Amino acid sequence: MRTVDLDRFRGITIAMYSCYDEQGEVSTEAARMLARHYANTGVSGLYVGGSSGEGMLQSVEERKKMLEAVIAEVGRELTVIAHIGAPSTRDSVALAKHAEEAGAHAVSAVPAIYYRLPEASVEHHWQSIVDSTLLPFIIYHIPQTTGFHLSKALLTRLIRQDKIIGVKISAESTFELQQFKAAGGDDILVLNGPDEQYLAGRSIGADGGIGGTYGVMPELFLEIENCFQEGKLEEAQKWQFTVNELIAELLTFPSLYGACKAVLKLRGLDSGEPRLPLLPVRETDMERVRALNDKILDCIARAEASRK
Ligand SMILES: CC(=O)N[C@@H]([C@@H](O)[C@H](O)[C@H](O)CO)[C@@H](O)CC(=O)C(=O)O
Repeated sequence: MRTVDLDRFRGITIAMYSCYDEQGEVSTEAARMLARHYANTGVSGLYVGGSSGEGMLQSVEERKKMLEAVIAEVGRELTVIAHIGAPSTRDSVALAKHAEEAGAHAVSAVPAIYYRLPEASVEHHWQSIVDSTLLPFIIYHIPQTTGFHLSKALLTRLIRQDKIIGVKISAESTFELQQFKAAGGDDILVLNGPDEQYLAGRSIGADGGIGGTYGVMPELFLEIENCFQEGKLEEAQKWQFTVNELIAELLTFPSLYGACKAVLKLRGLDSGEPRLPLLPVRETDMERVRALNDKILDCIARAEASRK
């Protein structure tokens, strides 16, 4: 039995985009504004500094600044998970300690990236992070970007520790998700990563989800979750299909985060452009972004109307 309350990590957690000013510097004002907007949508939490949050493209100081702004704005209302994974164990540990001081509710990390590491290195890396704070730790499994494949044996070993409460699985195999859940049962959290498979993930054992496209349509993911909880599986599937059409369109732009940020900007939520090498939306694509934003807003309005 865990001493950590797992319930606060269930539900819909937005993998939040980082916020920059016109010069491309981290903007704490914009970060607070966006975090406030999300707090008003009814989501459970925010995942700061992950893939959507461009943590890997920022300095340690910038990552600290972004996290502090989010916690200052919504740390009492939402669950804030700090992604503190960095290429080196040293930076990851420094960020984890900072996250604890800043008031994050948990830390999470990918394996150390760039070098092709044996399992023993990754285990040591994660263990060093876990030992550096009292915070719960969520493994971030995203083999398509890190090249590291988390084995069931390593997961099983790690989750024996009280502080290691679960895994965020961005791998696309729902079988793997189910196998991880089977390894840990009710005692761990398995959080769905691929937004296109939110319902599939939930149906096969995920306890909730953390996703990047939630940031432009949290209301639709909340609707899928509500329908799922109410046992209205056909409705849930209908909303998942709707969401998937929107994701498919978002993925046609030079960068997903550039497209998401451009959509938010049209709604008055300016978080700046993504950091290079992630490309912003081209001027010539803005007409398509406007049409897509209208479509998303229309779907959100329909989802809200269906609740009345
Ligand atoms: C590979 C990848 O980036 N996956 C994303 C998804 O949210 C993804 O953007 C979405 O499913 C669209 O493909 C998340 O799992 C990543 C995430 O939560 C994060 O930003 O840390």
